[in-house]
Amino acid sequence: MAGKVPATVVTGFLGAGKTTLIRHMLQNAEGKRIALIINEFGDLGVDGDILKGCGIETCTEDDVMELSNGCICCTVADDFIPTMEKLLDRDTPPDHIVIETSGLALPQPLVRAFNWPGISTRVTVDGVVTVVDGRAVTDGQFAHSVAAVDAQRKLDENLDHETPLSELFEDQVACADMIVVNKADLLDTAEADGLVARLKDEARGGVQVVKASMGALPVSVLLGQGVGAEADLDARHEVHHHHHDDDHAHHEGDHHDDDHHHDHDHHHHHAHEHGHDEFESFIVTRSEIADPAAFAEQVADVIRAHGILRLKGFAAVANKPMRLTLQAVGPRVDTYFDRPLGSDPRETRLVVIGEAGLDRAAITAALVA
Ligand SMILES: Nc1nc2c(ncn2[C@@H]2O[C@H](COP(=O)(O)OP(=O)(O)OP(=O)(O)O)[C@@H](O)[C@H]2O)c(=O)[nH]1
Repeated sequence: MAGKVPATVVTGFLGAGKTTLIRHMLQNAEGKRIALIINEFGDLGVDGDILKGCGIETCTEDDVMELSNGCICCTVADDFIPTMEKLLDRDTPPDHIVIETSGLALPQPLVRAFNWPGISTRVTVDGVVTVVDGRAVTDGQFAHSVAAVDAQRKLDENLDHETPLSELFEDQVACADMIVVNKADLLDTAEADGLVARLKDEARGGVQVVKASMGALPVSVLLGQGVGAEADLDARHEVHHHHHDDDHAHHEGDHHDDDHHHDHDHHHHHAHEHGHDEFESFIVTRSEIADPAAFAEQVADVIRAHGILRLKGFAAVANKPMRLTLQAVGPRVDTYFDRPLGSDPRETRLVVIGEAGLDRAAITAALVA
């Protein structure tokens, strides 16, 4: 994957909190240059305006690109690929690309588009993040305003209007590498934990499910999953069959011309900012390790036992002059030797990131063992 620009796909129903999450991410980008592509479908460019007008210094208008309209699979060649190429051809290409999908466009066709010649050697899908309205899903509704979602669906004649929302939801869950149970502030602990457990069960193995309020997640948790989802589409099955056939491939999208509005409250972004109190990180230092493979297994066990989201750092390996880099996303642990240790101390330093309440003592003990 070296050399490819990573792209994160953010999906989720209308009102789940995608825009809120992305806004928070741009405001807390930790120095990463993030470009944003928005595929607003049947929407009037509201999200784009919100994000362009966000006043975030690191995010200029140029960093926000909108796909004209219509469904990704219809417009891939005319719109999505050229937009991506424009971003990649810049003198200083972005460190990371984030794509906000319209709530009803399934993520699978977008992920598939990354296999197109022209971009497949230059970008990769770092991960698919599915944002879920925790309150609505707990209430069995999938979206806070089912009427608004239905109205959005009707704006697009290409969409089949019959598929129950529950199936679209299943598709979004099936494609996810990370599921964000958003609006945790509207859930009590038992509800939140219950939904997390249920989604872990429904999702593919190894998918991370995290709680958030106002989409406040550290960039270090959201980005850098390193999945390469475009190579792994078969695992992300579409439960139902998507709306249209090939002769719609160049649909004009003229149904967007008139003044369709839907009633979700884009303009009511709350003024208060949430911090990252729900997440924590700490560093574990230990002596050199004996064997990279065995240590990777040890780390994977600790991650599983304690629900750690990310773990990364460097290790010194007995009798090796090179430094070992270790990166784990959930229990997937990657290691490689990156450079000579030189005069660095022969020790191992690991950063552990997870939801608040990690048992630091037990984790530390297990990692230094
Ligand atoms: N209480 C609460 N409200 C939230 C949270 N996250 C988002 N909201 C509100 O929910 C509404 C919808 O949020 P958006 O971020 O616009 O949702 P979206 O998924 O981008 O929706 P579309 O762009 O319309 O598809 C806004 O009014 C947000 O302020 C949350 O964690 N808790």
